[in-house]
Amino acid sequence: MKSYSETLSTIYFGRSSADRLYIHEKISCIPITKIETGNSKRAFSIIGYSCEEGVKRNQGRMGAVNGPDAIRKQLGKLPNHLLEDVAVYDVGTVHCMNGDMENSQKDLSELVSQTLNQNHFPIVLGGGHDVSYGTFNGLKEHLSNSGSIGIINFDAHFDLRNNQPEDLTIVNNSGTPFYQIAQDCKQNETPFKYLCLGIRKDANDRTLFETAKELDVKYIMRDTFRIQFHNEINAWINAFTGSVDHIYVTIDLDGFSSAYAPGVSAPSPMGFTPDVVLESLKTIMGSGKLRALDIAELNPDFDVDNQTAKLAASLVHYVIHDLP
Ligand SMILES: N=CN[C@@H](CCC(=O)O)C(=O)O
Ligand SMILES: [Mn+2]
Ligand SMILES: [Mn+2]
Repeated sequence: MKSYSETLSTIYFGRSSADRLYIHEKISCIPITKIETGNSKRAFSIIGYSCEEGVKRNQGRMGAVNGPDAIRKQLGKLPNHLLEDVAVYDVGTVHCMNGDMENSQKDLSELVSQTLNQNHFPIVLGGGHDVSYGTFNGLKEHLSNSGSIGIINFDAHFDLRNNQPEDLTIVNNSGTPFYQIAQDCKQNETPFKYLCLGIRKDANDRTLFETAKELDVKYIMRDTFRIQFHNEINAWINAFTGSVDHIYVTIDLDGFSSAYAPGVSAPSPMGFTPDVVLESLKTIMGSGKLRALDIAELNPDFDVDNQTAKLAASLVHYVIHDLP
């Protein structure tokens, strides 16, 4: 792996206790290859994807490269309610070197797959949304054709920009990962199963809606993705999770209203709220099929009082505590 660093345990800090009351006292920073198979009932592995090249190529605002560490700093301070039979590791960060985003995605997929092979649940912290091409391929590699994978994306955007090689003006970037996955699925003759939650009409052009239709993408528009409609939303989610064998969840922080998530490249004043995301996550986790999670697009340069990093940290906290 060309661009990997171990995580320094000092990135996790906070109040100290004698009884692991805080997450920074619970997390072990150790490369995945050095972790011995323990007797934990469940293990989570945090992975950093420190890359803003996809955002740059997509004409966005720089800063996502510092996303993983900003989330780690907020996560360490949170209370730990986990029992001893749940382990939490941080297995390091993949860095994008010399703009080689494709190599970073490859390195990430390797790390995600190694993590899953150790029976750990990977939680990847981005980085631009190009992180998804790495996380998905890591899961795919690990599963090696044993069952279908459904992608659930919490996002204002489809990220289905067409990167066809004949159009050299569009290259792989933070807006193309799911189109790339769809093309791979087509080539491998596997189904492309993609559900987007929180899509904004004012953030996706007509061609993106057309691509979504062609690829049979399921989506719930932002107007409907509200807690008041939780019964309908849960029914959609259950129908989707029931149609696949494994689920990969990706959360793009720019889908949240900028009132909650100002620290992103492309903020959403009319975005969704955390309550509907938590409710949806609960339903997804209840399916028993969730295999991997990533959180994309944190840009600490535009954050206000670390609100967006804290939101991302709380999402990680929720999943590690509530995954059944
Ligand atoms: N990952 C982000 N993708 C969005 C960015 C939108 C924007 O820059 O306004 C997209 O390409 O659609
Ligand atoms: Mn987005
Ligand atoms: Mn996105």
